[in-house]
Amino acid sequence: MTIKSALTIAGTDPSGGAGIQADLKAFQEREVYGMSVITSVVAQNTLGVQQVEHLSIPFIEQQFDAVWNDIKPDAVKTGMIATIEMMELIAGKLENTDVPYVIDPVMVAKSGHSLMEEKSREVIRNMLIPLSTVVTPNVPEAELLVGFTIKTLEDAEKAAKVIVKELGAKAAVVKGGHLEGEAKDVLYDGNDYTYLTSERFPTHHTHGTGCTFSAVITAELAKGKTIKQAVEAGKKFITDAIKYSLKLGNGNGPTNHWGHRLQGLPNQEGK
Ligand SMILES: Nc1ncnc2c1ncn2[C@@H]1O[C@H](COP(=O)(O)OP(=O)(O)OP(=O)(O)O)[C@@H](O)[C@H]1O
Ligand SMILES: Cc1ncc(CO)c(N)n1
Repeated sequence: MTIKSALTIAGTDPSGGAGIQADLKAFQEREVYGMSVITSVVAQNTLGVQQVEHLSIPFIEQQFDAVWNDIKPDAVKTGMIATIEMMELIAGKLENTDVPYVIDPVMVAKSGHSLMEEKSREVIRNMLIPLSTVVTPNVPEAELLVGFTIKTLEDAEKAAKVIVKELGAKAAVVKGGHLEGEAKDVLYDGNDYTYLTSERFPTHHTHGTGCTFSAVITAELAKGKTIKQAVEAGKKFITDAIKYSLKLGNGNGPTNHWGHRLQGLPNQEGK
């Protein structure tokens, strides 16, 4: 069996539910060898973000080169990239590669703490999205990327299309976690829409859902799956991870990365 590898470039979550830690756990569950480049170290937990420290640009570059020049990944994702300088560095590193690239355009944590400088939005739009295979914004992130309000499924479809046709991504999934009703995500791949729907679980233990979803997509692309197959696998995985989410900590608990192994057991609704 050929070993496939995936790289996450992101911030950390010492409580293990989001960021680099969530990504590595997801890669492992999908049987892809996981690697990481840390952009910012974040003091956070299920209650929120307490403090952020950015690593220097030369040190982020050293980490990137250490991985890339030794074990070149089969797919890469970026999560929290807080500053313009970090984005410019990453764009420069990825612009001449053909490695599938997933962008989770992390802007604000669930707790409301900003994880990206506001002035960086322009740079993610202009420099990173044109390089990407898939972009996975939630509704507030998609609104900031496209500049209009998203309230309905039609708005989400329009936003996904703008991210592809105008901003230059190969595909975009606008996640419906923040909308009402079923948890319905919309994938646009330049030709067709695909809808990914699950029931909405009545839980507040959803810390790190976006990170885990995009990490699974990255792992599947590393294995050579199509964009549609990868996004469908991501949806299936995150649905089980939320269904069996973990009542850990004093705030919004993390998703359960082994949820897919608990099929058929009662979930933890109503916690
Ligand atoms: N309560 C829920 N029940 C079922 N699926 C959900 C629920 N909340 C979110 N999802 C799904 O989880 C995935 C991640 O979406 P979400 O909008 O929560 O991401 P996010 O806001 O980027 O997450 P985070 O910023 O915490 O990492 C999507 O597929 C979404 O439909
Ligand atoms: C490091 C990091 N990335 C992303 C998120 C979004 O959930 C978070 N809370 N922390």
